[in-house]
Amino acid sequence: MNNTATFNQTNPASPLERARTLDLPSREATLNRAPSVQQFWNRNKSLLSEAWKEWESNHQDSLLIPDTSLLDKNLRDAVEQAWQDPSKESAVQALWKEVSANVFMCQFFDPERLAELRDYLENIADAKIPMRAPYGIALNRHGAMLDPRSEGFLAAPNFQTFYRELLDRYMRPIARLLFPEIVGYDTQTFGFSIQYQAGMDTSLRPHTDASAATLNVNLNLPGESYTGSEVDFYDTATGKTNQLRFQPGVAMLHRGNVPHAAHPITSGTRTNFVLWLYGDRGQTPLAGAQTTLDPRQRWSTPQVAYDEVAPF
Ligand SMILES: O=C(O)CCC(=O)C(=O)O
Ligand SMILES: [Fe+2]
Repeated sequence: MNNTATFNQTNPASPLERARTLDLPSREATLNRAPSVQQFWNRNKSLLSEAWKEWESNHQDSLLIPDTSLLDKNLRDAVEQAWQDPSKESAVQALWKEVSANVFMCQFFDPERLAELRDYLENIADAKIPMRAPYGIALNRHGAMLDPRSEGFLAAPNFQTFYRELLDRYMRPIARLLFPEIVGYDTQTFGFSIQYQAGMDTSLRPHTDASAATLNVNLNLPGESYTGSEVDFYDTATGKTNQLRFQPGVAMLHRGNVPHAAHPITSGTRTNFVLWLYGDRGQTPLAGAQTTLDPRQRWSTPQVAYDEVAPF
């Protein structure tokens, strides 16, 4: 039997193959925020989503499905208990220590599980699917956009489920507990990852975030040391600067309006997830606003549509 016709037939390239051969906008065009850059990501949005789906399904036997078992057990247990019975939310609050005005610190990821999450992020980079680097303050070349509202975001479906859970089940109720004034300005989400490395992206000048609250979580492995890269938080009431260091898996949750800056990293790397909450169309709380909320309202998920406003 002659099967030549079948053999000669060329298979159309799959979304993953097509995504990998896209001609990316240059770094210069990206830094200049050229309109062609935004057009590139918008034009390829569904292709990239399909590529991430294909990649995830190709690797389903070896790839981590990230979930909240990666989190510190004390935090997870307290949060799960608060969802069951919001009157027990003080156990969550007790885990967060105020380290500067409107800045709270807590063990967030289980340091023993971080290697799995970092491996997963390595696999993401190795997927060779184009992603747009965060260009908020400076282009962070090893960073990724995490929220679906962002061009060139990390659209792997299992990652997206995890990301949503971190924001809805963890960040929002905790931020409402620590900062009651953000209620009403916490329905919309944003997120990105950053990596500092000497000779690459090294520091961040003083700034505030366009968020109501920011959850900044470190992903360094135990023993993966770095020097420099302290984060300063300014206490505007006292004029004092608090210089803080991230330990593996530790989170700092702060109001977006707290000025902060990252010192230059002098050796090693520091990797973090940065997650934001803010209101519809980018609104943030007015100064002095106060809200009293029933614990049951705090431990709930807003039933609103996500808008498409991307801070950067
Ligand atoms: O260096 C850090 O961890 C802070 C990052 C930050 O403030 C930002 O990306 O807006
Ligand atoms: Fe920031």
